[in-house]
Amino acid sequence: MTIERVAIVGLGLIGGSVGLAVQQMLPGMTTTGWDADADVRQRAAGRRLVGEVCDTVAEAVRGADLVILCVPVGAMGYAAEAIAPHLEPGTIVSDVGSSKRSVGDALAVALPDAIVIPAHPVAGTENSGPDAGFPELFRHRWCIVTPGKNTPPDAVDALTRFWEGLGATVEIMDAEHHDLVLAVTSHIPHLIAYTIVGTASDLEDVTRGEVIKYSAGGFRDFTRIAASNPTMWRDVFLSNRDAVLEVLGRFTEDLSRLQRAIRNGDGDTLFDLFDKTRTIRRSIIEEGQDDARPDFGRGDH
Ligand SMILES: NC(=O)c1ccc[n+]([C@@H]2O[C@H](COP(=O)([O-])OP(=O)(O)OC[C@H]3O[C@@H](n4cnc5c(N)ncnc54)[C@H](O)[C@@H]3O)[C@@H](O)[C@H]2O)c1
Ligand SMILES: O=C(O)C(=O)C[C@]1(C(=O)O)C=C[C@@H](O)C=C1
Repeated sequence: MTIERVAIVGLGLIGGSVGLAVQQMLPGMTTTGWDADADVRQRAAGRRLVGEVCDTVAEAVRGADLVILCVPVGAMGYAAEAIAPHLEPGTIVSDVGSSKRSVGDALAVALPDAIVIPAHPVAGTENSGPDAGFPELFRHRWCIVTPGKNTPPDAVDALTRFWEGLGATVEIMDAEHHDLVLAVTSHIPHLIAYTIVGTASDLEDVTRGEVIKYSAGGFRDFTRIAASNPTMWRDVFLSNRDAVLEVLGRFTEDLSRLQRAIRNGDGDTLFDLFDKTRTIRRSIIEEGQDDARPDFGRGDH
């Protein structure tokens, strides 16, 4: 199975980055694209995010071997319904959504005749929109692919080669496992960042601007994450509800334990945890796995 024509639906950070990366790294492929927002289409054409920005979704996906849906998770089902009547038989339809089980279900319902292979490039920034994308985004990053049990292996191979061509390392995973892992490594950290920045902002009345003025190091890092796209993250939490609630339950129990230790002056509990987490961080760096990038610290980046 060979992919020669790629259609991208949704031309924001991730769709735009895919378009730029394909044009730069897989120049034999043609790229078309469409976005529901006319201003985004205009800007995408100006930045040449894809070879051709089309006026309709039908034009964009006509004749495509691979369609990638790069819209917020909550819009995946609508985007899939919009492309369904215009696909050739045997077209691979994939996506880049940050949660996988609910997206996979929505795509399977809307696209019974397509080869649906959900995927998630674990790469991004706090920025969004058609000006945010760049072609190197996926280099030395993981792309997790979550095919169903009956997905044709040659289609999975073709999608794997596609993401490898953009510089990513592909990992095949069950969708439910993906959602639990990403709840721990991405979704809950974002929730914590949104919470602490919100709490600090509420405390501004008490501290009269000092929280922002003296914010350095730790808090500044939280504000970058908390500047992430509100639509995207609203949809992530609603779509990955079960896994997020499960991990959040564990997290709040652990937080309560620390709260109790502070109240009781129990320094040993605090020290033991901080010592353990420091060891974890050091072992990550020693393995050359800083930033969770495959091959990070060992290759050309
Ligand atoms: N931002 C990240 O860090 C990141 C990383 C990996 C995966 N993702 C996933 O990628 C997807 C896109 O995120 P993004 O950061 O590129 O968002 P973005 O806001 O930059 O772009 C999304 C685009 O989709 C368009 N859109 C919305 N509904 C549409 C529809 N029904 N049909 C066509 N276009 C539609 C919007 O107009 C917008 O231009 C999300 O599912 C997100 O979970 C994001
Ligand atoms: O680096 C960032 O800004 C990100 O938040 C990227 C990040 C992540 O949590 O790692 C965010 C959401 C995605 O689905 C994948 C990647």
